Amino acid sequence: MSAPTATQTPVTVLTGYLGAGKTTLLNRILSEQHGKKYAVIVNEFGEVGIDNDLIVDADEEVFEMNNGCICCTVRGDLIRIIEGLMRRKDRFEAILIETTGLADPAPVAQTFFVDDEVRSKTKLDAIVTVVDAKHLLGEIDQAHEAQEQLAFADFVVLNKTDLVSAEELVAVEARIRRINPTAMIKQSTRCDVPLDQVLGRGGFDLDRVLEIEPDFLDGDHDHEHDDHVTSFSLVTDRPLDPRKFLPWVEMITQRFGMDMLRMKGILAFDDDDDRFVVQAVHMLLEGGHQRAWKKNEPRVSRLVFIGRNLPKDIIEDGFMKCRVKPERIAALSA
Ligand SMILES: Nc1nc2c(ncn2[C@@H]2O[C@H](COP(=O)(O)OP(=O)(O)OP(=O)(O)O)[C@@H](O)[C@H]2O)c(=O)[nH]1
Repeated sequence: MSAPTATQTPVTVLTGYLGAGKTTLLNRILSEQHGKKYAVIVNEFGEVGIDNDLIVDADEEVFEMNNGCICCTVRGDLIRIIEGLMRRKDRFEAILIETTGLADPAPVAQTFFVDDEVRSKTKLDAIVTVVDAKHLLGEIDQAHEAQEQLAFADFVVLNKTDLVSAEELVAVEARIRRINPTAMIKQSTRCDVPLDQVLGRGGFDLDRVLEIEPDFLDGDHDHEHDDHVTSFSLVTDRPLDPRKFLPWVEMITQRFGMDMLRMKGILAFDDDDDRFVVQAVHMLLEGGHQRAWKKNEPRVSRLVFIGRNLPKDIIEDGFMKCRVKPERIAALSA
């Protein structure tokens, strides 16, 4: 463990299973007045990018990596983005990487050690893993990625404590400790952790990682994904009727919630100048207006689903039925 040298830019990797609160933490970091400028790299699962739109409008530059999972494209895109960033490093002081909920953090961390150019210019500061206190115990045995994310954590944000009892919290914390005996664990609601404890920790401990994974530095890192988890997206440029959409989204969240690991979307409602955001983690659904549509922004509705055995045809059919009738659009534009 050592501090970055003057020429090395610190990098914090934010990880955690689907819907745990990574974007919530990222937004907190970007919104807080800490006087630091960050370059942000986000990677998401699914072909229609949503995360970038859920990140607060900060001055920070956000680089999206949507064409695959960060842990699989580690040799390619991530290295290229970081090398590109390093050529203009007068613009920021630190880098934040938000991985997908399905990423294994090991190959991401490995990039900062095995690529010479990246290694000389950056310094992995910490792997910060956000945990959903409500869903972790139900998921962890099936989700290999969630175990890896905890095993590699330097700092665990045990989030969503508002959704569980004190006893459940003790059980979740005990489970985390079984996987990772040394990481600092901080409980939180909406990731309200002291950011000075999360950032600039100088906490990434290569020796500890080599104990878990002795071949960590040996080139290609084998990792597995849960092949049963798939994603699909629904897109329409016809406005949605909120009186149809809202009951429908509640219905599918209840009906398919067990298998629905994550759903998120940005919607254009008929006769509404504000964007509407919906998000679900299993059966817990949240929605609300976000901000006004910008002047030349296409009013397109996008929904992304990530889950096991989700019936795309049924969901797509229901979604399309929530659109306003074409006659109504013709009447509006007449
Ligand atoms: N009740 C409750 N909800 C929370 C808390 N933190 C985040 N959420 C909600 O949980 C959902 C997921 O939060 P995100 O921050 O988007 O999670 P994420 O890990 O970035 O999600 P993915 O990138 O899709 O894996 C959102 O609807 C949040 O509003 C919390 O402490 N309590």
